[in-house]
Amino acid sequence: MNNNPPQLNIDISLSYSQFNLVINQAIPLTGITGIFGHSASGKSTLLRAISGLEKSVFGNISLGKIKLVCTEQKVYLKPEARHVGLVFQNSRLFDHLTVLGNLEYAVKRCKNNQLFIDDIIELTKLKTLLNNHINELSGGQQQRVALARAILAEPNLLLLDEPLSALDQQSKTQLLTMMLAIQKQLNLPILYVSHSLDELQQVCDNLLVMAQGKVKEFGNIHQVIHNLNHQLGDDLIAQQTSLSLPITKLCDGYGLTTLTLQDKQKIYLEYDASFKDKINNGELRCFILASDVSVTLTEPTNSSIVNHLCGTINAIKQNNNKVLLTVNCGEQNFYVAISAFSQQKLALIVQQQIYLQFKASAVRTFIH
Ligand SMILES: Nc1ncnc2c1ncn2[C@@H]1O[C@H](COP(=O)(O)OP(=O)(O)OP(=O)(O)O)[C@@H](O)[C@H]1O
Repeated sequence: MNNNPPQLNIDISLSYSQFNLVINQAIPLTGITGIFGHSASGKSTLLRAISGLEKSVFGNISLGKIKLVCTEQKVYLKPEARHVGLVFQNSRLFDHLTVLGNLEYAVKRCKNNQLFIDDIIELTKLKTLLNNHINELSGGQQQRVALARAILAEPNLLLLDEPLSALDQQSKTQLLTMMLAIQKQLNLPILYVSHSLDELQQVCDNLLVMAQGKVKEFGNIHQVIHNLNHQLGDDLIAQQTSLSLPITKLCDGYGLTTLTLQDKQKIYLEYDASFKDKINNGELRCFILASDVSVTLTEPTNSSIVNHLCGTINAIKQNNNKVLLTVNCGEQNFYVAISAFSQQKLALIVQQQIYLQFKASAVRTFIH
């Protein structure tokens, strides 16, 4: 029996006068997949191709067993036949209808009707707004209506194109939390385009990175971010260690939270009350900038710096006067940016055992 999740299989090309999109990628239809890349790398074009808004696509797109596009067999499903939901930055809602009217419209057009409108209203926290007209809503509230409307159409895949970019921080956090809840409760796969690595790290399982119309990286989000650490001359991300770690202690008597690595070493960070909402399967996501970590040859027991981890240097990569160390602590790689001067002074070499140190405040979580 095949237990692999169904996939979105994309093997397409598309040409504009000054831009070519060439994608050959299978994406598992589970969890949330982030789509990330510089401006004009083709992220929105890819979503439009999947949703059926790009007519000039050549090749194949299949969603599980359903062929959405197959040029050879002259298959090109209309957007409404694809069972793919799409929410944009400025989703168009019906201004002449109330919130409830907009939602009921989506229900009426849906043939399955397995979802209960009340459940979706609850999930998207729209109960108190049902009788409001669209022009009486804030941007964040409108995006929640757009999300609810898209879900009520009972799609097999939900595409989100920068849905948070016009919102303030509080609305962003609320929508991200909602996105996670929707994905889990409805078991609905989501592709989520964003410019913000912060947002993507908070919710995505996998990450697809695009550059000039092609897929540059795809895989587990932490792994992809670590791969990007090595891509010199590309300012897409700040070099960092990206982590999902189990919480051993939420808050000790000193206001610190303890996370544990696979090899049982501990990481301490400053406790924040919002962690309770951010724990996912008992794990907290965090990142440590490579520039916030330093190296010592002996264990720094007399330091005020709370985090010191023992590890082995896996790789040393020099770029002019800067050096990026990859340091293995059990199963986990950590990334450390030091000067070439310090590397020479400490005579660091691959396979050497060293200690990493970083403050609790250097362990950052996402949007607060
Ligand atoms: N209808 C079109 N006709 C011609 N060129 C287009 C059309 N739509 C998009 N493009 C070009 O395709 C390229 C990719 O655009 P796209 O909107 O997919 O990028 P993006 O990665 O989503 O960018 P951003 O992050 O800025 O939204 C750009 O160079 C854009 O100018």
